[in-house]
Amino acid sequence: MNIIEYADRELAAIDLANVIAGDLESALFTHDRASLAVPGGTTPGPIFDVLCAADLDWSRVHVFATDERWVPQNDPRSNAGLIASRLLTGRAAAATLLPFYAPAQEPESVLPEIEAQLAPELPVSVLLLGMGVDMHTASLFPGVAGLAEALSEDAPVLSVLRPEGVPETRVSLSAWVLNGAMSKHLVIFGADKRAALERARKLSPEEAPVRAVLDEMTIHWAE
Ligand SMILES: O=C1O[C@H](COP(=O)(O)O)[C@@H](O)[C@H](O)[C@H]1O
Repeated sequence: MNIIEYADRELAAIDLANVIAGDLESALFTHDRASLAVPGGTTPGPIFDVLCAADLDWSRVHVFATDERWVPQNDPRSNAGLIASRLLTGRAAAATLLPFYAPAQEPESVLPEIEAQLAPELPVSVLLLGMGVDMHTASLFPGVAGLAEALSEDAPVLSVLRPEGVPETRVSLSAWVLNGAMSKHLVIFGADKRAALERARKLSPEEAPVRAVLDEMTIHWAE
């Protein structure tokens, strides 16, 4: 596990956006198109603000969330909504967004269709993950029902999880999909997340799901 420490969050966002742009450029050099999976939540917005201006052939980039809250894209909690407004703008407006949400009460009925759209995008060319202080990554939450399957090699591409105390059903790329990415980055800001990551390294993936995806991961951290 390679940890890069930045002087502050602004520098981290600039640097990390440049690293991701470089990884995408390399992927596009050898392939017709590249896939980029990015987190939602509060952390990635400033990274998206820089990345969207990268001078890339964005028309060959397909973007999707690492995980989604089961809400329509115009809901403020939608990860796809965040990606559409903060990343697919400027030069990156030419990229294609593959949303996980479809209008259905619960995801199970439409999941096969969404997975079929994702299949040609795998392995993920460039992965950016976030992490919560509870050591969840994507929507793989500690102790959630269905976690063991989502962590297993036999899991479907997308796992459905219903964490307690979280307002909506989650859909998440399963651990093997995250792990199989060609280039893997995890961004964490704050001393509490850094301590949580150190704790996670000594725990099992069931206790600390982020532990399941740390192989060949570059961690980007700022206070
Ligand atoms: O629920 C989620 O949380 C994590 C971490 O979010 P943050 O607000 O602490 O940055 C995020 O990586 C994930 O994609 C999101 O759905």
